[in-house]
Amino acid sequence: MRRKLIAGNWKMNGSLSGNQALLNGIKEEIGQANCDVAVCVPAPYLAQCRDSLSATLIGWGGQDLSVHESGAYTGEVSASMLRDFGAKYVIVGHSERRSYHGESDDAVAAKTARALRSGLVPIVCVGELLSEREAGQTAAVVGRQLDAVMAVLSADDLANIVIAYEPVWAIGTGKTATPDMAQEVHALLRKRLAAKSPAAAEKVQILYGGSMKPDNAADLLRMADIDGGLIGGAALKASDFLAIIRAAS
Ligand SMILES: O=C[C@H](O)COP(=O)(O)O
Repeated sequence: MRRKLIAGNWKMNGSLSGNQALLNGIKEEIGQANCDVAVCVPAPYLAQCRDSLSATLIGWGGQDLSVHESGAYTGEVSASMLRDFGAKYVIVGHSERRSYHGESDDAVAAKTARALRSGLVPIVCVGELLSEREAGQTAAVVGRQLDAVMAVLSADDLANIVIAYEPVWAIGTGKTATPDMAQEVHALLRKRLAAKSPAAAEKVQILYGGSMKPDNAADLLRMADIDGGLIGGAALKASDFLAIIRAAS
């Protein structure tokens, strides 16, 4: 049975003092969570997470990485820099990166491979736009996004990624995919993984992201192929994030 993972994506939110209050609130109340927990934070706050979370079971990670290892790439953050600060995870191909920064499927695939080479666990995001869902293209879109990643990974590497299904129309909108809608896509993604590697399909955690909140988390997390959540807004409030962790535990 796959262990669940609850990962917070703080996006471009936070301050040293606000983060500390949030991290303290999570640490004080988390108790014995029976699931994996992580926060993916803006790069300037990685040191704060390392200092605050090292003695806990809570992991931390970045929200993007450069496809390059080092060099004249102003503004970029490399995988090894994330590792320097103890990051375990990195989000790759979030829809906000795909839409605002023009990240292609191939770029997402290359970043995924780069993350794995550096010992990071990439949380690879896939998901359809509302117009694509309404046109009946959900399976084709997420299939295409996942295929691009699978094309550059060995079966062994594939087993070491995390996937996040995030329907773009559900992100930050308060509109959540119903558990059945999400399960349908998760099952489809797992079937696609299985075509390349049954072992990877069995192992890979497939998270749901898109307005997951304390009041809908339990229903989503009890579906067979939903192995956790990538949480945006609700990860910014300790009590909400903890409630989702409890639902996963
Ligand atoms: O990465 C997280 C997702 O974009 C979900 O964000 P949200 O929980 O605010 O809808």
